[in-house]
Amino acid sequence: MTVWKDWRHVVKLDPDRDTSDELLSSLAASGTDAVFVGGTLGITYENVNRLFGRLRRLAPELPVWQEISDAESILDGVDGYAVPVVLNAGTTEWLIGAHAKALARYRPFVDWSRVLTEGYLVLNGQAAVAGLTQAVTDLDREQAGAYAAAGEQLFSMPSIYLEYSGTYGDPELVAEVSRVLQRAHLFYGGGIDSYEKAERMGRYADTIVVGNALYSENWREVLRETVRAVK
Ligand SMILES: CC(C)=CCC/C(C)=C/CC/C(C)=C/CC/C(C)=C/CC/C(C)=C/CC/C(C)=C/CC/C(C)=C/COP(=O)(O)OP(=O)(O)O
Ligand SMILES: O=P(O)(O)OC[C@@H](O)CO
Ligand SMILES: [Mg+2]
Repeated sequence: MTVWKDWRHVVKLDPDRDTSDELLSSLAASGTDAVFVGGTLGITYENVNRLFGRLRRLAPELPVWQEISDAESILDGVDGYAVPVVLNAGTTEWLIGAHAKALARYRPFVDWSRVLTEGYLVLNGQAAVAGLTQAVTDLDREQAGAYAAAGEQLFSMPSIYLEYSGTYGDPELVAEVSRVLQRAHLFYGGGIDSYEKAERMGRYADTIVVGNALYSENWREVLRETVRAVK
């Protein structure tokens, strides 16, 4: 199932944060292509399940994918699973360790047609995900391109995710990675809160991901303008 190839705009909701009913029901008609449910810290089966149930009730047509960050929180019934593999992690745990442990338990039950592997490049050293994974974040454009090529060509990953969570990234680095990739789908996430930022990153990335700005007061404008910029 490669529906994700057509996604231009994805919303990432954190089950560990308060999300209003109004935001969830606005997503349905917003033009966004899908919701990722996920975050780095404070993710539990209970909070994922609660958010997923509310999304099904308030935005029933919208695809909901779980971005797995903790094997204990894996939920049945979502439309798909995005599995991050942190290419620039400082420890093998987030490159293969956590994945092998999870597969020792879940392998017989996995429907692989609903799984998307994401080759993550964590690029904001201040983000929780950088701390957790001890990522080597100070990569220049060429180094980022080399990691992306390794993910695509050596590891045959179908997608690369440039993760600047919490800050707006370097458009030239995103452009360079986009040039390097031959077939892998490119996700960009980090600091998108306006038409201009969405439009710029959307020139190079196949899909832009909007997260934190949806928890701000002007989330209505953020949603409308970031969708408009890439659609
Ligand atoms: C029902 C059933 C049997 C389903 C099968 C499910 C399935 C596909 C199983 C496969 C098994 C498998 C391989 C599971 C993966 C297990 C796992 C825990 C892998 C590790 C993933 C990983 C590298 C996690 C590290 C953290 C990370 C990269 C999180 C991604 C999301 C992210 C970066 C969010 C941003 O977080 P945020 O909180 O917003 O960050 P800031 O606060 O800093 O902004
Ligand atoms: O929260 P922001 O900074 O929008 O980043 C989106 C997403 O890439 C986070 O995983
Ligand atoms: Mg977040």
